[in-house]
Amino acid sequence: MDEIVRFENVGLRYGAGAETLADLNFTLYPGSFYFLTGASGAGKTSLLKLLYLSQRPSRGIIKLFGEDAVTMPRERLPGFRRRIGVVFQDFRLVPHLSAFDNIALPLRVAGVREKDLEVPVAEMLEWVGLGDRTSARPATLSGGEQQRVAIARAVIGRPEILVADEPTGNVDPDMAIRLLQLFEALNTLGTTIVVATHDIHLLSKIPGAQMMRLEKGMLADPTGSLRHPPLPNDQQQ
Ligand SMILES: Nc1ncnc2c1ncn2[C@@H]1O[C@H](COP(=O)(O)OP(=O)(O)OP(=O)(O)O)[C@@H](O)[C@H]1O
Repeated sequence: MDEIVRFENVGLRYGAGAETLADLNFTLYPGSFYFLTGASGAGKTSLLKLLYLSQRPSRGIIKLFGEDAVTMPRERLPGFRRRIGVVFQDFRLVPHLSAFDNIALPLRVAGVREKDLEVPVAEMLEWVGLGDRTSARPATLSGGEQQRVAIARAVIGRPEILVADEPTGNVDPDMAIRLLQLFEALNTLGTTIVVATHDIHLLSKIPGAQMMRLEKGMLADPTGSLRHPPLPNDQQQ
């Protein structure tokens, strides 16, 4: 497959107001790493929702894995969503499940046997620095710890696309880099990564990444094409 996502003239309008997203035209390629940047309110979360199929556009065409995601029958959506890992801005952990069970969820849904999930889940807990919080429920974890559980849950099933909305917003700079390294490792295994972030400093940490910048609901590059991020020196201001 030479493309994994294609948006053609996509617009999104909530209710009767002006369009929140307008004239989006872009293609994402398998195995690439993308940052989505833009000021608060520019429409990053809205664009990600279109990508992980929790929101339908008001106009345009969205192709995902080579198929038309807009006209797809509803009963096929869950199968498609399973191919996409999502780190939500508000985490959305299951409150009555432990950190371990939250992370194990995608594997259990995929039918992985109990004896086969212990090791990968424990390894993932270690990787995100929560090896000693295995049994903790979300309410007893800090915001940053919950964020790390949410990331571990999104990546453990090795999704074909990983969509992450401000995934480092609640962690310190060292942990932010560590989490980006986790995304990079997943990317090396072939997952297409889309990370929405305000944090311009993160962009230089993944030299091969490409950048999409939203301005008031439109991709800032007039051609709508993806651009490489500026060189690290340009980001110092
Ligand atoms: N469900 C909704 N109903 C109506 N308006 C919405 C809805 N969701 C988002 N909006 C509006 O759409 C615009 C873009 O919001 P969005 O959350 O996509 O921006 P963002 O770039 O992700 O912002 P932030 O960085 O603050 O998360 C905002 O003006 C917001 O108020």
